[in-house]
Amino acid sequence: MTGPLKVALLGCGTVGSAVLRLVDEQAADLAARVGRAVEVVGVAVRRPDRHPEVPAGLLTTDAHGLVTRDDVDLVVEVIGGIEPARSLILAAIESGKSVVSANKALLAEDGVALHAAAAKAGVDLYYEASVAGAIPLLRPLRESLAGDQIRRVVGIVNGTTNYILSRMAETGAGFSEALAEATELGYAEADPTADVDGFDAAAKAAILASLAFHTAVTAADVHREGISSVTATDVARAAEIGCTVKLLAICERVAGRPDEAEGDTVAVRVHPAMIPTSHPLAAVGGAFNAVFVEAEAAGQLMFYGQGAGGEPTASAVLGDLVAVARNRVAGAAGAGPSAYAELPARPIAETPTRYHVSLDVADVPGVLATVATEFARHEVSIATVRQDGYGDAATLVIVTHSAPDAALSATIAALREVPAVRGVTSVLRVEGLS
Ligand SMILES: NC(=O)c1ccc[n+]([C@@H]2O[C@H](COP(=O)([O-])OP(=O)(O)OC[C@H]3O[C@@H](n4cnc5c(N)ncnc54)[C@H](O)[C@@H]3O)[C@@H](O)[C@H]2O)c1
Ligand SMILES: N[C@@H](CCO)C(=O)O
Ligand code: NA
Repeated sequence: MTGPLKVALLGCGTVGSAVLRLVDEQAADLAARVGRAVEVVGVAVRRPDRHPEVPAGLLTTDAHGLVTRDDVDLVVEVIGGIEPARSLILAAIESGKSVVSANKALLAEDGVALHAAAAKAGVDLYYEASVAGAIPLLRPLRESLAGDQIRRVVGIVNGTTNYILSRMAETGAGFSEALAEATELGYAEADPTADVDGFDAAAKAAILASLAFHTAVTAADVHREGISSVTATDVARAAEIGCTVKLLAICERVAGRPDEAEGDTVAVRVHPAMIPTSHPLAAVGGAFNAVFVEAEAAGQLMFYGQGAGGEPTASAVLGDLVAVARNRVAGAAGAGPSAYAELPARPIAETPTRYHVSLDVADVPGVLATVATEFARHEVSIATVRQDGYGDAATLVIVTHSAPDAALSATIAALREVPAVRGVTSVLRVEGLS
């Protein structure tokens, strides 16, 4: 065995501090698995006085100087955000270092340029921790399923929102109340925008879709809706039809119609949806993540586990670190992801979805026919209708068949104008119903 492979660690927060500790604790095993020792030789932080746990000789505020040091072989970026992470990763790649990152925001925004830089420099860029934390998901998509055709990837990829929705279902609480509890318990960050408004899940969806469909998909291609408008009524209505509400990331390959020139497209969306309680994703509670993959030959696969937290995320970072270190020992970089398919992004308006709609209506003759006419006028087929009458009012609960999302939203807008419809009390998309 020759000398150790030298690692620069960028950022020493929740994930970085766990990486540093695990590399130290598992030094002997890592050396045996890689074929050379792996040693952290520098840790870039903003405030060295805040890191008494890190040997002082390792700390530096000069991240750029650290990643371009001649003796550094591998760089782990766990700072997060776009800049300076992007410039640091590019500087590392251009000076011949392989990079491991947990940064979903950056990979979803600029993955193409980063991969191109890595390919040009002949180095690795791995980022298993960026999606669904500890759960092995990107490597299975990139390697194990490389011979199959993936049709669909559907998952719960944000723990914070899953915790909030789980609490709403368990306690009947509204969104604000459940968010306050999640913040108090440390699940939600002080600024929960990235989680609650779906930005975090959309970045992860873009990364998953890129790998699943061999196509460059960025966060801007993802239709994104968060959970702040999910109400206690939505959650109660879901329960009444045997469903639960989850924030889903859905990546689909939509077949082009044979009668049209259009070929296959990729539809990627993040939004709350009702799913049947019998669906495997319905059982994913609290801050856990789970992802369903449907492939032509493999059929259905499910990946489940801890999608966040220092140690679980560090496990994925260390897995990547071992992979890039092994490649370094072998003197070769691994193959990067391919984007040869170049499938166009399908707008949400043209993506087939199904809706659940609850309406308060006047219980007068003909109201059901009037409501049904609006669906028919927009070419939306109704799957089920339930009417509960009380006094001169009634509730209509409608679940549609699948139709272009624009037709469904136009139907809802039209229903709001129907005099007999006193209120549209709940509208959510539905997934996973047979
Ligand atoms: N925490 C999780 O559960 C989790 C899960 C999956 C992925 N991630 C990703 O891992 C990355 C890190 O997340 P985290 O939770 O550890 O964040 P964190 O905020 O706890 O840590 C980031 C650290 O980077 C430091 N930093 C910021 N700018 C810096 C700079 N210019 N130079 C050096 N250090 C700098 C900060 O001071 C902080 O200590 C992010 O990309 C995040 O999306 C986190
Ligand atoms: N904020 C993210 C962390 C993991 O990426 C979540 O709640 O899932
Ligand atoms: Na992962």
